[in-house]
Parts: sequence; C-alpha cells; structure tokens
Amino acid sequence: MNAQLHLIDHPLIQHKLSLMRCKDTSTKNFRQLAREISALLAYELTRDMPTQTVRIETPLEAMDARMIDGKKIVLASILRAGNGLLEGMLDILPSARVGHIGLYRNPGTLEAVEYYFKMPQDMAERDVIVLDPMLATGNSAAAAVERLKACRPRSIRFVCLLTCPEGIARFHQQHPEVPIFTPAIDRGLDEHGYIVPGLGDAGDRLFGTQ
Ligand SMILES: O=P(O)(O)OC[C@H]1O[C@H](OP(=O)(O)OP(=O)(O)O)[C@H](O)[C@@H]1O
Ligand SMILES: O=c1cc[nH]c(=O)[nH]1
Ligand SMILES: [Mg+2]
Repeated sequence: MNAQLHLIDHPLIQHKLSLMRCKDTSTKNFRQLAREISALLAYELTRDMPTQTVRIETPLEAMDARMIDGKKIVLASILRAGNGLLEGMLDILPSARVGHIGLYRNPGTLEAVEYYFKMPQDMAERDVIVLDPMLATGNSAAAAVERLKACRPRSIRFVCLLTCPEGIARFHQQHPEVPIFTPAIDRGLDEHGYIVPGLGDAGDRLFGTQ
C-alpha cells in the first residue's frame, strides 16, 4: 500500500461510518456520528506528532513532562462539509486554530471553485490537518492543499471519511508527500462524480439542504 495512505480500520469508526451511509439516518444523527468519528480520527491522526519535554511541578516533585511540540495545530476545514468534522476534532484538540477554505465543486466540470480562504498567522511553525469528509475526484482537496502550501506550513495531513481509488490517485499525483487518513476506500465514482457506494452528498446530509 501507498506509504502516504493511512487506512484507519478501527471497529468503532467502521460501525459509525456504516450508520452514516444508511439513507434513512436523520440529519441530527448524521451530524452526531460525524462528530464522534472525527474525535476518534483526531486520536489516530496525531499519533506521530512530535513532543517536547517541558519542566513541570506535580504536587510531589518537579519532572520533565512531554507535551506537543510547536505552535498550536491548525484544523483547515474545506467548506461546507469539512465543518462537519470540526467539532469532533476540537473536542480532542480544544486549543487548535481553525482555518477555512471555501470551495465548491462545479457540478458540470467537477473542478473546484474557490470563494474563501483564511488561515491563522505564523503558518511556518504550524502543522495543518485538512478536513473534508469526501475525497471523490480529488479536485477539491488537491486545490485546497495547493492553496495552503503557499502559506508554507510545517506539515500538512489530509483526513476524510470516504474516498475511492480515483481520488487518492488524483490527490497524490499533485501532492505525493501529503498523507491521506481515511477509514474507507470505496469502489469508485458514478457518472456525476459521487463516491459509490458512498454516503451521498455529505454537505446536504450534514446541513439538511437536500
Ligand atoms: O473530490 P471532489 O470531486 O472535488 O469532491 C469532493 C468535494 O465535494 C463536496 O463538496 P461540495 O462541492 O459538494 O460543497 P459543500 O461542501 O459546500 O456541499 C465535498 O465536501 C468535497 O469538498
Ligand atoms: O460522493 C460525494 C462526492 C462529492 N461530494 C459528496 O458530498 N459526496
Ligand atoms: Mg466542498
């Protein structure tokens, strides 16, 4: 398997993702499941983050204790659907900074169209986790990461709930060094660029807009 592809095969995540896929899952439950899965994903995503030793005082004595190294992590949400992963990530990383990348997919061309971009300061000292539940053609994620690279962050990781071979290939063709973390790699894309079997339109299901 591609060294920059991390399949997160945890039973709890798989169970919750299966519930999200069900077409009769309500907006409320879909949103709650996205939050729960993203908290579990945050745990896996940060597994290899560098730590530094900091001198602290316990009630009994001084010690050299480990803490996450560097400036606060940036969670970069690809709007809109990326926001569905934000709350769960913030439950685990409550001090993280949050950036927003506004993109929508032109339904005719399937190309990404940017409408907003805002990141914190001092990106050179920060690790970024890019959030989007769906990596389908890969055009949105590739465009978002291209834009982020101009800010020169210390590192970039991409996390989604679902992808497919086409999305992985497209993304890694442009950004081979950026790791993808995903709980599932589905069969492929349909004629409208939707992941199959998939879970449908993530943004519409999260926000009840369909
Ligand atoms: O890999 P791609 O083929 O680019 O497709 C994936 C993109 O499509 C969805 O967003 P959408 O454009 O529907 O916008 P939304 O999040 O505002 O609903 C999804 O959240 C991704 O951003
Ligand atoms: O399957 C897909 C593809 C793109 N965007 C979605 O929300 N779902
Ligand atoms: Mg989008």
